[in-house]
Amino acid sequence: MSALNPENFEFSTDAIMVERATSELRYGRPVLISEGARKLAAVAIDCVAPSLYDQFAAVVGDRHQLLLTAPRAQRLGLPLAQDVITPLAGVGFDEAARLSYALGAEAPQQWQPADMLARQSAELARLALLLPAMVVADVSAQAEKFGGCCEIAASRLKGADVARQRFERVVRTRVPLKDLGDADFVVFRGGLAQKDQVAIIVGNPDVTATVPIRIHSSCLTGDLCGSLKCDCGDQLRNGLTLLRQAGGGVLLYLDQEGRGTGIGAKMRAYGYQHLGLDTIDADAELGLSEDHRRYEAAVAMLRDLGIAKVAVYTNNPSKIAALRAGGILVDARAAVIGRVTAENQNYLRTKTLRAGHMLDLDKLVAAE
Ligand SMILES: Nc1nc2c(ncn2[C@@H]2O[C@H](COP(=O)(O)OP(=O)(O)OP(=O)(O)O)[C@@H](O)[C@H]2O)c(=O)[nH]1
Ligand SMILES: [Zn+2]
Repeated sequence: MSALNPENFEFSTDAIMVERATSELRYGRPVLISEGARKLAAVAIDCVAPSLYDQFAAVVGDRHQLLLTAPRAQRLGLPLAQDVITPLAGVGFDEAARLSYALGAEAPQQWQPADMLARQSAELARLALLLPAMVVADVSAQAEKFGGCCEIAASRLKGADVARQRFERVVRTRVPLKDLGDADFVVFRGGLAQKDQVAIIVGNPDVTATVPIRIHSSCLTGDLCGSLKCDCGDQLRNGLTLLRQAGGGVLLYLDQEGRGTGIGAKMRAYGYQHLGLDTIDADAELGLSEDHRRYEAAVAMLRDLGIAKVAVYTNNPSKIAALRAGGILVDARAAVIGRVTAENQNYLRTKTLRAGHMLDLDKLVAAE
């Protein structure tokens, strides 16, 4: 944040511009990304209305193109492991959407590596929790036609780092929990395209010593509805119990549905998993990498609570690495497990084999 200016409000910092641009994309409106005199108009296929897609194509004289990320390009069988763009002249909305994320779509005939501005448009979509498939057009010579649109210089996208780390405590209130006794719910607000997030303090941990913690990513299907497709609900409840048994600790409940891709993308991915893809390939089909989660919120919440040293309940090494990168001392790690079911066994196996989770699945299966 810039220093406070007594004369004027300052509402055009890099971080604020990124917040605006992501918000516009989520409303399905075009955003201009610029570099020098060059301007690229971009709209996310995930939420643009078909009528606006048609209007966009007409305004740019059918010179619109589709940005597909490297994972999507690979799933389509293109021989390039990088983001690509393909022309959309004469391609209607449904066909463009199909090319963007449908299973079994045919690879485009013409494509080329995407340039920096087009790649940045996908980054904006990811920040906005949208599928990173973007309809883009170079509008440097006709920017006046996009006069009312939000414009952001590509160099200002670095403001995302600041926006992601801005968290403020809203309130701390006691909630009695079944079998666990009283817990304090501490609500934090901030981040980029995120809901309020909560630190749940079980018991009375000594924050000056090593504090037992669990970092839990939200899973509406598992945490709330008892879905059998994952182990999240069990891990949430077992995690709270472990914290209680450890004499008190903190569970950070993070707004990271679908490994940070949002519930929409996760449900699309579930659809592909029903057709036989594993969790990582299903996400790649949607143009997504295997894990989009970030942990600035976790670090900010711990700092606010005065916690510098932790023992973490997790099987996921990237959570430990993220805490350490954020300056939190990780003293110890312990497993937190859920039930293995017929429905979640493949998911757990994929997490172990392809995402490096520290699970001894065969032992867990044998124990069931
Ligand atoms: N994209 C996607 N996300 C999923 C799927 N199944 C579960 N998730 C998400 O995966 C995340 C799991 O979160 P956690 O249980 O905190 O994390 P973890 O990576 O399993 O690590 P630990 O539980 O700490 O060992 C949540 O964000 C879920 O919403 C899936 O099939 N696809
Ligand atoms: Zn889950």
